[in-house]
Amino acid sequence: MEGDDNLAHERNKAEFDVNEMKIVWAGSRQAFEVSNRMSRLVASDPVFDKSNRAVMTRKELFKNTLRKSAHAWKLINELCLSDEESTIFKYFMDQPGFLDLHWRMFVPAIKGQGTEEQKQKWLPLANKMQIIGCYAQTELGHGSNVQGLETTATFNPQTDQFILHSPTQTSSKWWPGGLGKVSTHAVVYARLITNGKDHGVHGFIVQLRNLDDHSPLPGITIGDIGVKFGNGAYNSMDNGFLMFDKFCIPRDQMLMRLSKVTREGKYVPSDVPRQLMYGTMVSVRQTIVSNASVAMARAVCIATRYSAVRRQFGSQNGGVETQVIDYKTQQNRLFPLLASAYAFRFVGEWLKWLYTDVTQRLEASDFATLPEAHACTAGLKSMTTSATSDGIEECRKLCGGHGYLWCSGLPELFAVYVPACTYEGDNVVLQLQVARFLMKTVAQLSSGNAPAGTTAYMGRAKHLLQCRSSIQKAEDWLNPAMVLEAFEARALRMAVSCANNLKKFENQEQGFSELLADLVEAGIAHCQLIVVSKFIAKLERDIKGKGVKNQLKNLCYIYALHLIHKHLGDFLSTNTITPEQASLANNQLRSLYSQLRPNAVALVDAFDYTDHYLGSVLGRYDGNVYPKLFEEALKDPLNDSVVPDGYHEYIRPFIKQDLRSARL
Ligand SMILES: CCCCCCCCCCCCCCCCCC(=O)SCCNC(=O)CCNC(=O)[C@H](O)C(C)(C)COP(=O)(O)OP(=O)(O)OC[C@H]1O[C@@H](n2cnc3c(N)ncnc32)[C@H](O)[C@@H]1OP(=O)(O)O
Ligand SMILES: Cc1cc2nc3c(=O)[nH]c(=O)nc-3n(C[C@H](O)[C@H](O)[C@H](O)COP(=O)(O)OP(=O)(O)OC[C@H]3O[C@@H](n4cnc5c(N)ncnc54)[C@H](O)[C@@H]3O)c2cc1C
Repeated sequence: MEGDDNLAHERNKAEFDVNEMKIVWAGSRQAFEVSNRMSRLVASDPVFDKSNRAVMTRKELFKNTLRKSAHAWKLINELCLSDEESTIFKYFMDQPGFLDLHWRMFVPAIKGQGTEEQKQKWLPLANKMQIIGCYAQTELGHGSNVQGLETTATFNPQTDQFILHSPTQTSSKWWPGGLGKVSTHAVVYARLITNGKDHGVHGFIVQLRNLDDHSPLPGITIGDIGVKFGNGAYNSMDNGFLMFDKFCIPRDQMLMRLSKVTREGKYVPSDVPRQLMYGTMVSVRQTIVSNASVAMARAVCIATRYSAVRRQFGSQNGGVETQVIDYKTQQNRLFPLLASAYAFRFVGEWLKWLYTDVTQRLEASDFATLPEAHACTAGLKSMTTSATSDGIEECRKLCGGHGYLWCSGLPELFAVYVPACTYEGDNVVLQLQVARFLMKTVAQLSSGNAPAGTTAYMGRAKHLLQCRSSIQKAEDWLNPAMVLEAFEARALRMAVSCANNLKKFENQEQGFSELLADLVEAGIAHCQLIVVSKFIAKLERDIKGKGVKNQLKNLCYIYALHLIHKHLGDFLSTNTITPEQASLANNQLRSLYSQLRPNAVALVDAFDYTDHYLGSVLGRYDGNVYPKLFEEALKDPLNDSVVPDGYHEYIRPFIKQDLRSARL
């Protein structure tokens, strides 16, 4: 059977309405329509071709990224794309570059931390891209520890300016994307010093380059930090370094929505939580969760289609071999990833709602839900990006040898994606923020304050600490209340166990340090509970389309039950479930795999990815893998000549003179 026949056959087997599922995936009919239109707009434009990224030099790749960005900006203006459309358009360009940092961090930092006057001055320039900005926070010596940053901004009352200075080599800004070669401006984080007093880290708008010839302004040393992981991949981004040598900026370029410095140099601290300064990071972490679902879906789409095309073993009487997707081992590795893509999609939707809600509350000076918003964005960013990085690599292995080819799309996707575990906060550091939040919540349980939001389940501690799961047969694992209770009991018991162990230390901080590894596990258990509970909540909504809800149910329980299998140690050691109940969960999981099997290809079609966006020979919509693998191979520059460069110098001398005319 040819690849295209394989996939056509698979599509015919689907038991649900794929078009309706596309709308569920996109979030709404309107969102689907925008995403569909933008992805095709990008795919049809030759400027956005991605096929030769692996063989470009760094300079070619960088220049081509500039070209794509300029072209995208031109189209966005010519076609009068809305903010929503242009964001999605840039996403489908699939090209890391300075635009990401300008729109995702520089503009939001000014919006979130600037005064009205600052917004009026800077946003029109930034919105028209008459200035290009980046987010310069991390330094060579400090990234995770934001309070440990060393760059100083010392107020000089004589000139009404701040003097920005990098006192040590480790204080050099190091990593900001878009900084190395493109940005004209940056939001720079530095220690504010007035009247000899250090007031901690604050944000400043700083011009870096001359707007006429792009040269760095006097007092500024700037450059690119060098080649990063993977061919092509994130090397299109000019992550940069930056040093200040007593560089002066006007006082009104300190972002002063929160705290202020007066003309006399008096520091007026913020009357709202200082953590609002971290708002840009919270906003980006929230979008990273939605991006995790997209990246996971992309890898899973490639691996699923290829697994349906690829055949190995099992031929009877010279007939066709078995599609590798029919092996239970393949299903056991692939289907939980497919379920994770959907799970992250729905938790991403919910997190967007939470973020919008907290933003509205903050505007009304209600800070009550800020700790939860921080814990959820940090924890879910950490949990979903770690799972997605691992998932992309698993998808590569699921595609066997061909998955290792660049044209499978998976190596580049992995190389571009994997720093998501580090940027916007190292995943372990972020999970420890969740753990801190959980420890505080547990400590307050006895005070009578009922926990709210995602920790509301902790209010039922009495029950959850003692209950025994009532699962008796495999089908009980499809009961939402029973599944939720298992996840809640496990999460609570792990958090309470950490809290009890902490009490054994006289010094809480020392205890926290000793228990870091357990605390991270407790944070992950809490985040997994959030994802499972939001998926279950999604099922309770009105979902249209023949068979769509049924597919989502299968995916939801595959997601939950595979987590139980993967973290069985937690569930057993906390006595949440018994070994027998674990075994029933496995039986149910196998049955769900069988139910999902005929729908697998249609479920990845529902992502509505173009071949351009997938960038994968193995994941092509038509399944025409083998001829296209050949085509790709023949395009490689090494195949430009039959005899390679270097033959005469380095290969021919190996071969003995008297053998050269022989044919052995
Ligand atoms: C194939 C091609 C594909 C192409 C695709 C193209 C797409 C490409 C996509 C790429 C685009 C993405 C670009 C991303 C760029 C990355 C940019 C960065 O990394 S930028 C750099 C990112 N850098 C990082 O992320 C640095 C990570 N580090 C940090 O965020 C902080 O240092 C910290 C949180 C770890 C500690 O902070 P510290 O101040 O020491 O705090 P303490 O621990 O002492 O806790 C004190 C209190 O504060 C509370 N609180 C804390 N945070 C928040 C918050 N946000 N809010 C509210 N509250 C918060 C905390 O709960 C506690 O409360 P309580 O208990 O007192 O009640
Ligand atoms: C591709 C990419 C793009 C980036 N873009 C930007 C940008 O645009 N702007 C910007 O300002 N920054 C940017 N960064 C920097 C990024 O935000 C930091 O690298 C990140 O916050 C991690 O900090 P770090 O490098 O200091 O890691 P470190 O903190 O040095 O981490 C090293 C190790 O120590 C562990 N560790 C650290 N602290 C603790 C702790 N308290 N407890 C337990 N373990 C700990 C970590 O888990 C990790 O394993 C980017 C980074 C990358 C890779």
